[in-house]
Amino acid sequence: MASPALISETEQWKDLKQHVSEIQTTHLRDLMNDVDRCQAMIVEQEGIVLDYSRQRVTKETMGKLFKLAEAAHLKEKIEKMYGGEKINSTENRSVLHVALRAAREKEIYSDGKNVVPEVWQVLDKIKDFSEKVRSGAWIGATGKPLKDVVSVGIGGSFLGPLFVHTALQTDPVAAEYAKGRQLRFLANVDPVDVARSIKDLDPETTLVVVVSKTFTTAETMLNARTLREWISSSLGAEAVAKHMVAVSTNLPLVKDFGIDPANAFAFWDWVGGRYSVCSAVGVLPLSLQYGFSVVEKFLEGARSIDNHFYSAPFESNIPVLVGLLSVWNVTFLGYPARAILPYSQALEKFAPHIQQLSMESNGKGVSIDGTPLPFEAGEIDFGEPGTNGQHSFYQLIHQGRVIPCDFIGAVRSQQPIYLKGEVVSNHDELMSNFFAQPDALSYGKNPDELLRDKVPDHLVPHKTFTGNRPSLSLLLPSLSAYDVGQLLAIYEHRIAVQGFVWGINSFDQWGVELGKSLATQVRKQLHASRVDEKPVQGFNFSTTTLLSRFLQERTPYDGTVLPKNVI
Ligand SMILES: O=P(O)(O)OC[C@H]1O[C@H](O)[C@H](O)[C@@H](O)[C@@H]1O
Repeated sequence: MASPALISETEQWKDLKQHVSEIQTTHLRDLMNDVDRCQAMIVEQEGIVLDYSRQRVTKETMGKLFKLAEAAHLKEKIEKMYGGEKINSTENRSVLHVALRAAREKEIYSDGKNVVPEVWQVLDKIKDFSEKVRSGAWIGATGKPLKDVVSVGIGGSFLGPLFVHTALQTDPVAAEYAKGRQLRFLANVDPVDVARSIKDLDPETTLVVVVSKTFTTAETMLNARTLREWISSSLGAEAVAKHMVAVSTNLPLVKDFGIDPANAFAFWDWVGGRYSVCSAVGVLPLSLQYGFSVVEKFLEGARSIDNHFYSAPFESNIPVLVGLLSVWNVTFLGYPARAILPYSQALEKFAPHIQQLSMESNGKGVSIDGTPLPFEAGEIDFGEPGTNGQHSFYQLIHQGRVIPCDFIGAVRSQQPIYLKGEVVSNHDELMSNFFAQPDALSYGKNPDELLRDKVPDHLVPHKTFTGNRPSLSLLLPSLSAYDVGQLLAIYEHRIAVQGFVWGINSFDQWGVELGKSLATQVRKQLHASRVDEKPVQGFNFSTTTLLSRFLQERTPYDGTVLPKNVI
């Protein structure tokens, strides 16, 4: 495929650039009057409705975006990903998270080898192990069943599983399976997070799952050693075998840590950390909490979107559509941020997961072959569930900066409530806002309307809403494990689409390395100063000043200290 080094050099890109000025003359208020246009911008897939009519696009814009996708060889890039080609070129790795949720009989190859049997081998092992733990067949060192799980991991080994756990905990089916059990996460190396994660837990009835792709991440390894100490100081060193298991691609290091390799759950270097929730990273802790059958539904949901993404024409392909719209918003209209606004408390941890997925994947400054990008790629993702966000940062979204919004809602609530005599049920109250906000953003309210409403002259500028603020709405049938899997896969693929079009590598993350290596120097200094009273040296003036100030507080390193409230 002979293509220019940068997508921005193509005719299709230049055409879209020119088209921006045409869009600048439109207002969503007018675009929304065109019913034909709106009809063309509502797409349905297995009960999921995507409405992108409130994006600042015309049918013509969409045509041009599809042409851009062609120029970027989007279809071929998707096929290469599914075909196991090493599209993560800076790490020489395939990108095969779709294989993690493939049907048992499917064949997906990496390095000439069908990886699906290995995937199912691990899934079967998780099913077997989680059933043993849940049924009490696997018991702790003192003979008690393990009813609580602490999953230790950070970044991709934390955020996805946390999102799914949070989404499932109020789903009636999943909640039934989770009765009497707790799943907690320990991510931050802050000792406060250790204290919180084990508060009121008893080592006798707790299973610790250490989750780390590399098994070298400083935070995770210190937290794992801390919980190993928490277990062995109370139950003896031999208890670790019954109370600690691991998920990693680095099985030799798991063994060195002292975890029986028989209790290690593998995954592979073709799974990126932030794309790993469907591997043992998420499937093990979630199966321990909810049972494998619930988690399997989540995998099936993701698989349904994998199939849709692979085969649907771009015009009705949800991940492609939302990905192209983000490219349009970020790079052509110049909106640097995106708000993720789920109208569901169950999706409370969705935005934090998307932050890593999107910003670590697409926060890049060079193209896949290393050429500096002459345009902005990636976006700043943030969000909160509605309606909480409405009482917080929506002011800025309505009258301040323009931030394209994703409104996500569900037709059915996980936990319906209706009070006799109330105007609407509680879910309908919530969803009234889901339907109202996108129109408020797109239509706005102009001075004429305000004057008709008898708003005093001096308040008119303050009460004016310019409107013309883009959003899209994603309405899911419900938030069962299956739907949650679909939602995850829509965003995973959307982010890949953006990266494919921008021509960057969405699957490496070199930008996290520099800070880590500087922390190594600081760690050495802190040790030298605390243990050998060595002065601070080798740092710039500012860092030396702060480090010296920090070291004034004497914290002797003599003897193990664990959080007070849990010993
Ligand atoms: O799973 P681990 O190897 O412990 O990595 C945990 C996380 O840390 C790294 O620094 C990366 O930024 C993340 O992509 C990764 O998910």
